[in-house]
Amino acid sequence: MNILAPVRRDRVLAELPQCLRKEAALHVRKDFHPRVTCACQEHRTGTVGRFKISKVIVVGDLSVGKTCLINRFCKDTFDKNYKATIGVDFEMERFEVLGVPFSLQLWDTAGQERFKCIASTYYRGAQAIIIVFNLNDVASLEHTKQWLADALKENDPSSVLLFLVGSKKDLSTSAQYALMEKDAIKVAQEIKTVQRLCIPGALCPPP
Ligand SMILES: Nc1nc2c(ncn2[C@@H]2O[C@H](COP(=O)(O)OP(=O)(O)OP(=O)(O)O)[C@@H](O)[C@H]2O)c(=O)[nH]1
Repeated sequence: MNILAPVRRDRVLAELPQCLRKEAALHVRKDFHPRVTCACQEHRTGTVGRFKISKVIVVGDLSVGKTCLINRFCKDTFDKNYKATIGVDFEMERFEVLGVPFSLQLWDTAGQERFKCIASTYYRGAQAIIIVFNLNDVASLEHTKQWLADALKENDPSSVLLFLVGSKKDLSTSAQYALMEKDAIKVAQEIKTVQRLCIPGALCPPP
């Protein structure tokens, strides 16, 4: 017998959550795609691709806060002690979207160079890529382009959803934050352009 706990209240979605800042958002859709709405209403979600389960990969430099981000989202916890992710880690989060059960697979990948090889074998088949950088470390923002290029080698750039996320805002002053945000918006715009062109290698040409 398979007894699952009820889906958490904040995981029941009847509408798309709105972005915090439009100019910083890579995706500004206001509502579900009409095909999704229609398929949910008619209980035929098998016809809208892999609607019942989606894979998200979280990539970025070491210690930028990928694990903390996932733990906050899934368990609402925060650990100030750093434990490097070895290879990959995995969380599953259950939702209900327009009345239909939906699961999000969250893949937490290692930022350390020596584990990159293992982690990258889990990049394939993602519906969303979250690239994380540290708001207090400009190099980590610069490196997001390489992380994205690597993740896009294993995925279809024309259909995967991309999110650029800055972490550790609590450690920056408002002046530092304002500067970093400007740079991050530029990178986000660059990412958008590259995705529109659908050229996986365009962000980081080979050396
Ligand atoms: N102050 C503060 N510390 C944070 C924040 N996010 C993460 N940290 C700290 O930064 C360190 C690294 O966080 P992790 O989430 O383990 O980083 P990671 O990107 O998963 O690291 P790797 O597994 O090595 O790739 C830990 O000591 C965290 O407590 C944040 O928003 N604010």
